[in-house]
Amino acid sequence: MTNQALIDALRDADAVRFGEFELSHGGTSEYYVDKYLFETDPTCLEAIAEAFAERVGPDDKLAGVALGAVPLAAATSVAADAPYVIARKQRKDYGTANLVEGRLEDGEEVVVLEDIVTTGTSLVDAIEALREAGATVDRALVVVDREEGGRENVEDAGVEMEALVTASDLLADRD
Ligand SMILES: O=P(O)(O)OC[C@H]1O[C@H](OP(=O)(O)OP(=O)(O)O)[C@H](O)[C@@H]1O
Ligand SMILES: O=C(O)c1cc(=O)[nH]c(=O)[nH]1
Repeated sequence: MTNQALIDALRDADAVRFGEFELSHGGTSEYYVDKYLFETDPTCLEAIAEAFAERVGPDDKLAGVALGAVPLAAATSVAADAPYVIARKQRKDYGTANLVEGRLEDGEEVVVLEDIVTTGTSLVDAIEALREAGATVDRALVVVDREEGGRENVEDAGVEMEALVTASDLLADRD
């Protein structure tokens, strides 16, 4: 699927909303990409998984940032035949109390998958959690870069970020 086809799929899933929305790490926005609309849509899920799978190697381990990127990591895991872990936002205070769920070996190369990047805070927190759990993290793949400074924050954390779609792409030529 081309970049334009993915943009069309996100729009067809009604994932691009206009109005006034509060954002996760402060501030408001006149638009919002409802990730749960595209992550529960099989056409979008398949397109994203294929695009991510083309960008990972056979020996990469994947990580999905909870909650939104977990279905993306699961679908990409199947498409790429690569295992994945889940980076939680918070530990549970029972059971294993892990911040990173799944099998992770010390020093293992992990490619982090994220749905939306605004400030990059959620992605950077996940990168730190993965590193604390022993992973080596140099790369992140994201669906939408809202181009609000997130990329710079992720790069400051020493991680190269590749986005399938930017906000400029997504909002261009809108009806
Ligand atoms: O780049 P940032 O400023 O961190 O914002 C983007 C984050 O916000 C959204 O998650 P949300 O906080 O809504 O959490 P959820 O995945 O648990 O629903 C989105 O999925 C990113 O993880
Ligand atoms: O920054 C956010 O919280 C955010 C922006 C957006 O477009 N979509 C989303 O799910 N979260």
